Amino acid sequence: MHHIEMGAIVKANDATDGLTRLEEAQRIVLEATPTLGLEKVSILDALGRVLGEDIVAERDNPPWNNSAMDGFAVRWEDIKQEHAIEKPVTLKVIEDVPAGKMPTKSVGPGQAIRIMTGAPIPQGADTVLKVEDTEHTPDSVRVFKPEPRGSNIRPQGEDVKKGECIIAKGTQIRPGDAGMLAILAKSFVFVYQRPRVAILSTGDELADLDERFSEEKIINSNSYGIAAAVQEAGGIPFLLGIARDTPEALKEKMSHGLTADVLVLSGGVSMGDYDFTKAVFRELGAEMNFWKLAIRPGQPLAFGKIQGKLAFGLPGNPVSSMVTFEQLVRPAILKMNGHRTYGRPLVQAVIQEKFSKRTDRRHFLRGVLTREDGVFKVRTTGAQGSGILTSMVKANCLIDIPVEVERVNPGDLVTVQLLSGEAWKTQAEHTHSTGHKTSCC
Ligand SMILES: Nc1nc2c(c(=O)[nH]1)N[C@H]1C(S)=C(S)[C@@H](COP(=O)(O)OP(=O)(O)OC[C@H]3O[C@@H](n4cnc5c(N)ncnc54)[C@H](O)[C@@H]3O)O[C@H]1N2
Ligand code: MOO
Repeated sequence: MHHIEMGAIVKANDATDGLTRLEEAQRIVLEATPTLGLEKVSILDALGRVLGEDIVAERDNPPWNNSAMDGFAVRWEDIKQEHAIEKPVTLKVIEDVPAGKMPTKSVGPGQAIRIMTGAPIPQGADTVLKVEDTEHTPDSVRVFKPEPRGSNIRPQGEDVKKGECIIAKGTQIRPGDAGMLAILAKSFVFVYQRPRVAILSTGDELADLDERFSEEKIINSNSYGIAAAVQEAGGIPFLLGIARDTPEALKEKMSHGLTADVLVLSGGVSMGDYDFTKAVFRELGAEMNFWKLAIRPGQPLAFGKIQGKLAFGLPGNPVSSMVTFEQLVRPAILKMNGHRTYGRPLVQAVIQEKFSKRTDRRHFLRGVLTREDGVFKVRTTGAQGSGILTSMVKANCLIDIPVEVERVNPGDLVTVQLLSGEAWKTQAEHTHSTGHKTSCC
């Protein structure tokens, strides 16, 4: 296993002449992207959202010393016998404190209070004995096992101390945080607003799912793939349908889309006779960046701010639209909804096959990452054409092959961007569960 050997296979000159590097495009997009304001939501609605305030504890948790075991609260002085089996101590049981009740008595010399897990420790007691280490009647308890002083007591504030910042602004709320918000009696919290993202597909060849469509039409799938990706990134998608290939139709639909925070178009950004995206962006007053990006798939891409809103013109090829969304739109949505980091988790993995390319573009291969004997391994999903959407269906990661790299060989270490949070499977499990290479449907 070794890192991709750069020396032998990297060309001396930057071969991306005329092409914009993805890193530069990402910088421009993120600089133009605002973080949205705050809104107040209930605990469960906060799940997955980014916290817009520091959560400071207004009381200790636990609020009082309490028992970690079902048993007897005692004074340690009373039970520190020399030989517990031969000389067990007998204490008088003066009260029974179930969870949810406060003790009313204090434990004096020779006394014990029966106590349940979570119940407050009575005055006078400093140690709890587990019920199974005793013999007991309703009125008395015989102690056969000495315990160190303080055993089985959970001290007040061991979890949370009043005045401490417990969950910091900028945290994405997970289930543990939701539980903590409840402990701290925060029924409602401030989170960052989610951007509304208008999605528009362009092209006379397209028909929507609910239309009758003839043989020359293809189904508008990009709107759904992009809408799902928006949702996954924490945005709120709404579909504007299809704009026909005229500047007027495009302009009208785009104007409607500008009521949202972000407008994402797909198609019509390349060199075709009916590719009007660029012109209409300009007409609507966009401060425009039209890029030929140094990536594959996803070379042609328009980005601009129109009337203060972010507008992206993604390439129409289905895989290209998804990959460019991943690299440029997703980070913008994450920034808008309050995230502080915008990338997918990265893993270094050993590639299982060879791949070669020119050194003018960074490639994002759709990959399957598995874990064998503690080592991450990755292979491509197969054919990588930008119209082959099954490459996204099969993928759980994108294999990132840098611009400068001309060739990777089996055994090389590559960086992959994780698309799925699923537990890692072995190759055999993956093949079995996805049906790839087996008969499925
Ligand atoms: N002369 C050139 N032609 C092309 C170039 C180029 O540089 N010079 N670039 C190629 C590359 S790379 C890409 S990517 C595409 C991008 O083109 P457009 O953004 O203009 O996309 P369209 O031409 O409208 O469509 C391309 C392809 O994708 C299908 N498509 C489009 N929209 C959808 C949708 N909503 N759902 C499903 N499929 C969609 C469309 O039918 C085409 O097959 O341009 C190359 N050409
Ligand atoms: O950039 Mo296109 O996306 O190569 O097919």
